[in-house]
Amino acid sequence: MKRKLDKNDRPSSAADSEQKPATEKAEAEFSFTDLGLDPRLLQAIAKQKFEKPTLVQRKAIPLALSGQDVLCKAKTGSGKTAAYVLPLLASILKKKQTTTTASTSALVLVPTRELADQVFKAIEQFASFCAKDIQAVKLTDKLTDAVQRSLLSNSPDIVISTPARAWHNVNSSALSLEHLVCLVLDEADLMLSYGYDEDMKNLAKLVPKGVQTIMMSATLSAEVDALKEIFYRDPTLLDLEEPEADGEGISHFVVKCGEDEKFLLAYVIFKLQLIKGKCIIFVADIDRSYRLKLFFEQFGIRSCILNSELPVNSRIHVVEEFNRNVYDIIIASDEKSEMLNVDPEDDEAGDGKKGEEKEEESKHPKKRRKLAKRDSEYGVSRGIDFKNVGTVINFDLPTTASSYTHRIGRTARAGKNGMALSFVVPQALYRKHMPTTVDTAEKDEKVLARIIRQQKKIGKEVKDYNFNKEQVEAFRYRMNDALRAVTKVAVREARTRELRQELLKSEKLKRYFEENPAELHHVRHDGELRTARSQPHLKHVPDYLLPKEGKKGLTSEEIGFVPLRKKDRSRHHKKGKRGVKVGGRRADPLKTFKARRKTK
Ligand SMILES: Nc1ncnc2c1ncn2[C@@H]1O[C@H](COP(=O)(O)OP(=O)(O)OP(=O)(O)O)[C@@H](O)[C@H]1O
Repeated sequence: MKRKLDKNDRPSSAADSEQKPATEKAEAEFSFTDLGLDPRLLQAIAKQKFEKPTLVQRKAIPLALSGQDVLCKAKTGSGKTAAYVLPLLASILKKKQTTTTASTSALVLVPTRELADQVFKAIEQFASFCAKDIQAVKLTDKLTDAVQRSLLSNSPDIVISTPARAWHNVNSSALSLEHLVCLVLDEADLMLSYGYDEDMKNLAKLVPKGVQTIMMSATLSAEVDALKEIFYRDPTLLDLEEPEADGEGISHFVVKCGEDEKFLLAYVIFKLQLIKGKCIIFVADIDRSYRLKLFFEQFGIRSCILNSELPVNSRIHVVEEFNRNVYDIIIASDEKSEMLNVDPEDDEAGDGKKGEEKEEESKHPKKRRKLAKRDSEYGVSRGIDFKNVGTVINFDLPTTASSYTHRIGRTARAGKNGMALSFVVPQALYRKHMPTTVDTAEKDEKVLARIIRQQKKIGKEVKDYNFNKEQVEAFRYRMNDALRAVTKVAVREARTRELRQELLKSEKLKRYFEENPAELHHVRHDGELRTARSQPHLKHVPDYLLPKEGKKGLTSEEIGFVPLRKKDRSRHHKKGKRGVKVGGRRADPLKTFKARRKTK
């Protein structure tokens, strides 16, 4: 029977006994030890410096350990990976106490290669104190069939794969599901829209009856229901919404601006370091990402590109290096996710937007076909664990509210704070500056209305960000100089050059990934593309453009400070002051920016 649980509910029957500790212990005291996990797993958890389980871990781990089917909806960055990996490892370790026969007990299906890589690494880390007892294999790298077959020939305990790869290997008898005990569908709501319908149906036919099924998702959608049907499952629903105090988690801001003003603001924000810390900038498409990179290059601002056209090794390496703090700015285009996303929220609102969006999609069959040429297993706004991202900038607003959720979910992960800043083009300004226009902006206002509704439902306010336009204007002529240099030809050349360079790097990466990881640090992805006319003078900001306080004033704490410390509610509540900073001046850094105009 299906049961629904939320933060306060308790499950009945079987899970009851498992849940007791969670409900009896005060949240602050609850530790990983209370989950009754194997000591070797507890050691690995301690090594990762996880102090206590997150809400989703507290709720899902006991249910999974009790063998129940679980469908878990919890927000982005809330620790869903560990919530299924830990019980998975615990049950394999338990099994190993009584049997030495090798068999594949768990299949973890993920929609993208990046995610497969990430989950594999998470498993490696959690299993670091019991590595001999746990064999995990990921199938998504571009390995030959022979290599995949040999990897699978030892019947690894856990196989991580995209559905397509998994089916390919099951179909060729390289992978056997006969002894499967647990099936995990991570980012479950994406599986079908990524075009894995047939693979899923095929796999479902061969998954033995009674296999425990765990589904993880940040959003619930009709696709998740479809998956339940495909696998004949009626799991216990854990619908977890963790309340956030004002100023905690993500602070949402929008700037309403003209199309060219986006470039102006981006220049001012990054050149004057109004935003400190790491940042992901989302743009509408691949060309746009090169345009912005070349534009930044004009001012000496370094950035990396992430898109579906780049080879997978480069993509994974960019994320790894970003997480090692080698780069501060990633310009990402998430065109696939954009095309495939539909808004369950909008549908709930009954405003018919879903149909409208579908119609829009069908109007652009060419776009879909174009997409097919790129990596069909790419996705950057979904599930990727970018660490310590202070700000997500929607340079181009996504086309759905659910895309917005996933994009901004790259910040404020693991209980930290972050900021989402979105540029929104009002209808009256759409197509008013043709060189910088982008089709998706036509609907910006509509999408913003949906985002506001969506955030309101979870008690979040989307605030306006009012730049002092007059003062920002002082930078316009420099912006125009830079924009003029970034011609269509320069963008096209940059795209081709980057692809060529990354393919070469990717080969290098492939060779070194396993043998010599230290060598990889010399491979960088934020080099200058130099396809646009160079204007060295733009790299400096003349003093007369700076605010009265000078550069020191711009980079001091009250400007551009995005707090990345973890939430500490008890402290906020007791003293209040620190909490005020989060929602007040500190979290609202750009407002303090005042540029002095040229006086002569
Ligand atoms: N108990 C914990 N304490 C501290 N950090 C944690 C804990 N659990 C997970 N994390 C960290 O939180 C980050 C986000 O975790 P994870 O990627 O599992 O989130 P998610 O819910 O799967 O996100 P998404 O919906 O975007 O896929 C990771 O860097 C992870 O190491």
